[in-house]
Amino acid sequence: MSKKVAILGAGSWGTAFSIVLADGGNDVTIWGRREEVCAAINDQHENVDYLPGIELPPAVSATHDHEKALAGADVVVLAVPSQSLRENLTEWAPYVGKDAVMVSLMKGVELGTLDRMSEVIAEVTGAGPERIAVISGPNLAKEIARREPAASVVACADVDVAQMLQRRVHSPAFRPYTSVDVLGCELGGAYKNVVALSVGMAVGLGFGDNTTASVITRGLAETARLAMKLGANPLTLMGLAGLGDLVATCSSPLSRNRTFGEKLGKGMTTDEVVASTRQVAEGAKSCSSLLALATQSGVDAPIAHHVDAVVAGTMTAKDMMDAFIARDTKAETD
Ligand SMILES: NC(=O)C1=CN([C@@H]2O[C@H](COP(=O)(O)OP(=O)(O)OC[C@H]3O[C@@H](n4cnc5c(N)ncnc54)[C@H](OP(=O)(O)O)[C@@H]3O)[C@@H](O)[C@H]2O)C=CC1
Ligand SMILES: O=C(CO)COP(=O)(O)O
Repeated sequence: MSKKVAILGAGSWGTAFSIVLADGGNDVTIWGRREEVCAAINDQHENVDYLPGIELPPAVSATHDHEKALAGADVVVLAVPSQSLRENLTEWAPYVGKDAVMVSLMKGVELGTLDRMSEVIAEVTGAGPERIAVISGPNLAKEIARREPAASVVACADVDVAQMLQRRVHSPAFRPYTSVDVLGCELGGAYKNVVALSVGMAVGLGFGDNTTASVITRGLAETARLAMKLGANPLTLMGLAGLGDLVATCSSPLSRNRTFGEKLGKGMTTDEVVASTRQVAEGAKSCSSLLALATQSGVDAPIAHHVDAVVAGTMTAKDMMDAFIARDTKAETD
């Protein structure tokens, strides 16, 4: 059986995940959109821009040619910013093997269509749910790249496919659990970025652990409300792709979303924060699509609503925190 995996996307997570896959015995080819990044991976075994100082295993190579990356791959891992997936995948789709399984590592919801990444993959490629999977959990790229122990969820509607992927990514430092709840995993992953933005804002404003714990907990309630309305298993939200990822992202200074929020809390504008980094903070876009999804589903989403307003520049972070406390009171479990 082929053990060739293509990873489309040479950023922090695509590159860190190549280590997991190589440690799991796969032969990995990364596609990167800049030739110099691919050359450094091939010549120096390092992604200098995104994971400096991390040596990539010999089983990892890179190319700027997507056709070459995809040739012979029975597993295709997608790791580009969510809002760019549709355009990129439209170009890549003709070269994806007809039986290849596509795995989303992305944590966002498409603006406009409000599609989750698995839905974009299905629409663009015509693949059925048995060929589309998601891997999501508390997996900050730098820690995974340093092979610090972590767990994650491999979700696919077809449990046999989830188990096949589980075997392919299980490595000494990475423990995958299977799930059939693709929707729950994707919403947990996208929503925690929005919550991390608001936690970052609280940190930037100088507030302490009571504030951040309150926002994290209410963020989980908001995530669960929407995800369950759309059909997720509530236990998914209590698991690694829900609570686990929420805690990791909201607690860690390594999180781009939390850092983005912290800068907003300190008074920078969204444009200034975007200009200050090359890396993607998915929540800054997905707050708008998740809010629209919640509104469309009749679900109350105050955190997405307020984060969206701060990111859009129509509200300050301080006004957002005041508004959280001033909202009409209610029962905790409503
Ligand atoms: N980093 C992490 O810890 C984790 C990230 N994720 C998710 O993985 C996904 C990818 O994130 P991550 O790797 O961290 O992002 P990074 O910001 O680290 O890297 C983004 C990568 O995508 C490329 N890119 C940017 N814009 C486009 C575009 N329009 N078309 C094609 N490629 C593009 C960049 O190329 P270039 O260098 O040329 O700009 C770069 O290779 C996100 O959805 C994120 O939420 C999930 C779990 C963990
Ligand atoms: O998804 C992540 C950890 O699981 C990474 O979070 P950030 O995108 O905020 O860095």
